[in-house]
Amino acid sequence: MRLTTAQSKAEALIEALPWLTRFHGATIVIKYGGNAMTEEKLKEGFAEDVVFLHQAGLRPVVVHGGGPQISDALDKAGIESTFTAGLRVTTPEAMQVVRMVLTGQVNRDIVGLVNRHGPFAVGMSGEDAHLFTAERKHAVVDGVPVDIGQVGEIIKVDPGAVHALLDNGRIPVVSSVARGEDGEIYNVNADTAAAALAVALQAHKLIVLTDVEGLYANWPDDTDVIDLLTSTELETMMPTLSSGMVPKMEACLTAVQGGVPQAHVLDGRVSHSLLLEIFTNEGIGTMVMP
Ligand SMILES: Nc1ncnc2c1ncn2[C@@H]1O[C@H](COP(=O)(O)OP(=O)(O)O)[C@@H](O)[C@H]1O
Ligand SMILES: CC(=O)N[C@@H](CCC(=O)OP(=O)(O)O)C(=O)O
Repeated sequence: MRLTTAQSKAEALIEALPWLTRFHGATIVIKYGGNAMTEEKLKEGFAEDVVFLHQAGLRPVVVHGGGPQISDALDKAGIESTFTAGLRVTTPEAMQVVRMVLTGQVNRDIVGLVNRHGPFAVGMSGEDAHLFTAERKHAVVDGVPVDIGQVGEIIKVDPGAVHALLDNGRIPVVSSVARGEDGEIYNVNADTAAAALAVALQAHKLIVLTDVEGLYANWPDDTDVIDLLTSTELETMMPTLSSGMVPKMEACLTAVQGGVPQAHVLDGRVSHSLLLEIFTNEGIGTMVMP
């Protein structure tokens, strides 16, 4: 019996062999969403997976959000959270809280968890070294322009600092705050930021971790998860999507159309979902391909 257990562990390792070979040296951009950061155990598992990828010879880059954490902090500060087209309406006062939570709290938490395993993670804000340059995003709802404040649209990515960290054997952990050429700072949706970075790095994969199994075919019905779709099929489906799935699937589309061969949406509530996606033959979640 003990031998059988040991053998099945060996089989799992051997199943990973072709994927280890294929992705050796590959840059993988992982978007870690605030909704997938709920339990301590899951966050520790996420950090283990990222370190595993690094030690297995891949080049993971983490771009994180922290939407629920921002909403909690705004709530404590007595500032109401409102969203337009899935984006947080960001007043200058709210922007200070967004920056403090994303770069000062969530980023530090992830860096700390990864670095329990060694001196790997280096945290940075999208503002650092001109990584993300953004301009004010002009939202339009039902044909009417809406002021959503300091929400940024990324217009330029300078991945130099990220390349330098990767070449130095580090794991970059990036918050989705951007600088503007106008001297402002901008709140960028983390899915959008991750896609922009994946394209700039010409990553092999973009993986978006969230709190659903993947893209459901008939949401809000959650029985049918789409396992694979082409960018053309996704483009046709885009107008039918709602809420948080809109920036997420838009990010997958941007990545794939920008030269990233595969974009995935996975359930971050499943422990070690990253390893299951990358190193098993079945994979999990939804994959978008050109
Ligand atoms: N077709 C769909 N498939 C899956 N989830 C959907 C779909 N349409 C809308 N959603 C919603 O999108 C949410 C994920 O987006 P969001 O809450 O912004 O996640 P995150 O914080 O990880 O970025 C899901 O929890 C679900 O409520
Ligand atoms: C403009 C905008 O909406 N920015 C997001 C940034 C954080 C984020 O995207 O976090 P998740 O990935 O956890 O959703 C926000 O303020 O919530």
